[in-house]
Amino acid sequence: MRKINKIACIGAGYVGGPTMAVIAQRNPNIDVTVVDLNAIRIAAWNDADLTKLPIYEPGLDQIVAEARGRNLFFSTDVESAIDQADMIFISVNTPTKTYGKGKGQAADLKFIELCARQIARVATTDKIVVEKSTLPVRTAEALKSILHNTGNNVKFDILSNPEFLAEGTAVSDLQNPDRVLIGGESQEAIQALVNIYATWVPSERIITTNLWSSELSKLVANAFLAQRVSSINAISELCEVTGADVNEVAHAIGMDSRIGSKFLKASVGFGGSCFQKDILNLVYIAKSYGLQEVADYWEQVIIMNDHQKIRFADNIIKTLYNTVNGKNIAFLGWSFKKDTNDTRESAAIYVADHLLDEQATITVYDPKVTAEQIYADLDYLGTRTSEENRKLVKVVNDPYIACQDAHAIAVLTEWDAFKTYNWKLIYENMYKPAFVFDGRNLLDKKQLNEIGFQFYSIGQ
Ligand SMILES: NC(=O)C1=CN([C@@H]2O[C@H](COP(=O)(O)OP(=O)(O)OC[C@H]3O[C@@H](n4cnc5c(N)ncnc54)[C@H](O)[C@@H]3O)[C@@H](O)[C@H]2O)C=CC1
Ligand SMILES: O=C(O)[C@H]1O[C@H](OP(=O)(O)OP(=O)(O)OC[C@H]2O[C@@H](n3ccc(=O)[nH]c3=O)[C@H](O)[C@@H]2O)[C@H](O)[C@@H](O)[C@@H]1O
Repeated sequence: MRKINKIACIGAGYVGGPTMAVIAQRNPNIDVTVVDLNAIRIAAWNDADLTKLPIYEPGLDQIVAEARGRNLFFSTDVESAIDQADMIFISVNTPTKTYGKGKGQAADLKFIELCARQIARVATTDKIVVEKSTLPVRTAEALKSILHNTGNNVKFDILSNPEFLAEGTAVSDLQNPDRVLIGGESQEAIQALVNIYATWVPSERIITTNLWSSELSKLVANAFLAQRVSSINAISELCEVTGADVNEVAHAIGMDSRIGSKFLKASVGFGGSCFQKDILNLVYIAKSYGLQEVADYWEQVIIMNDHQKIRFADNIIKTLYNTVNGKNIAFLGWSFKKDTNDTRESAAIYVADHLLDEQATITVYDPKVTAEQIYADLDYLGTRTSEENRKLVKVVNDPYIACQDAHAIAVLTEWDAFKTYNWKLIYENMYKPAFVFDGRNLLDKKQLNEIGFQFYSIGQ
């Protein structure tokens, strides 16, 4: 049996950090070193003050406190971690390509290729290389080719072990996964990884498949999840014109055990770093095999999601008497979902952009997202200059100040704390009529109507 004493993980991000923290916690006899090129990120992972960890995830600080320095290490020394490891996880980012062939759809695999070349160059002993990043189906073939053709004649076994954690619940998803998926060719390598997970995951939840099924299953899982959100969001628009209530419809259909109740919450649109990127990638793969109908089918999930974000912003404009010029809109929430500081592809960014186009001003409050990040998100769109974004968008660290003198409030993230605010006080300090556009169906419509708000929620 192949014994794993040392693990390296390349990429200390939202996946690499929490995943390796839990593997280290559950396998105290294995040394786990997480490496990254980003020295600031590594310094934050090593910060004695656990509130400074680069990623906010409930419960993560305790696990890091338990394992860090014992058998969990964070470092910028990528080469020595590779050299010493028996097993190397690749957990680097795989964003949508922004240039060249496949621009806007295909996954950009430049970071993956760099990792493979670096592993091949540095490795002097046999390694198991694990794809943890989400990758197009058949990427392992490219990895194999690079590793075997440029390596130092050592043996590389490649496994696919996609990660299914969701942000905001990463720790509980890792501690209690629905399943762990491992694809590979070498039974010995597969078993070595099974053994690591088996220290806490029941064996019936550890599935093994061939490489390609594993790689593809990850894209398909995200596509199915996002499809459910787009499906209920499509129905939300129909609800709004027919008098049906999307929450009631979701409840009614979700009681059918064949449909199930999860992932049926209508919203301003899904965000996050993966749903859009992974579906676009699936669309690109289907197209590259000439499967146009398959590509068109999945592309609709994205088209519907874009429509939902713009529809929400347009509804604000229409309701505010067809103009938001010079009006201040308070944004409650900027992250793409609650309990995370991640803002990648957050619906808030696109709603803000649309309202700014109509010359509104915006004041944002989010309990976990920094002003720097919010401006970086807007600047990245490139619609306005950095100076304009700073002039038109204010970021405050108090929700009551965010709503003061606002014409309308847009709820973009479902942070639980928003429910407990003194809404009467907020109402008193706003322009009248005071509007709330609840993009998350979070707040109590009846209560807010009684206070005097004009209240709009998705699909009601
Ligand atoms: N964010 C999430 O919730 C999930 C993400 N995934 C997948 O996991 C992968 C990683 O995602 P995140 O952790 O969110 O990305 P991230 O951007 O937070 O972290 C990736 C890290 O890799 C580092 N990196 C890139 N190239 C490197 C290199 N050559 N050497 C050393 N470090 C390098 C970057 O500096 C960055 O810190 C992606 O493929 C994503 O699709 C999968 C499941 C969940
Ligand atoms: O590959 C990934 O990155 C991950 O993508 C998602 O996780 P994540 O994006 O972190 O968060 P989700 O809980 O899936 O939410 C995604 C978006 O959909 C929205 N959503 C979700 C559920 C719902 O019913 N309605 C809805 O609008 C959320 O608010 C959020 O904006 C998947 O749930 C994970 O299994 C997967 O590992």
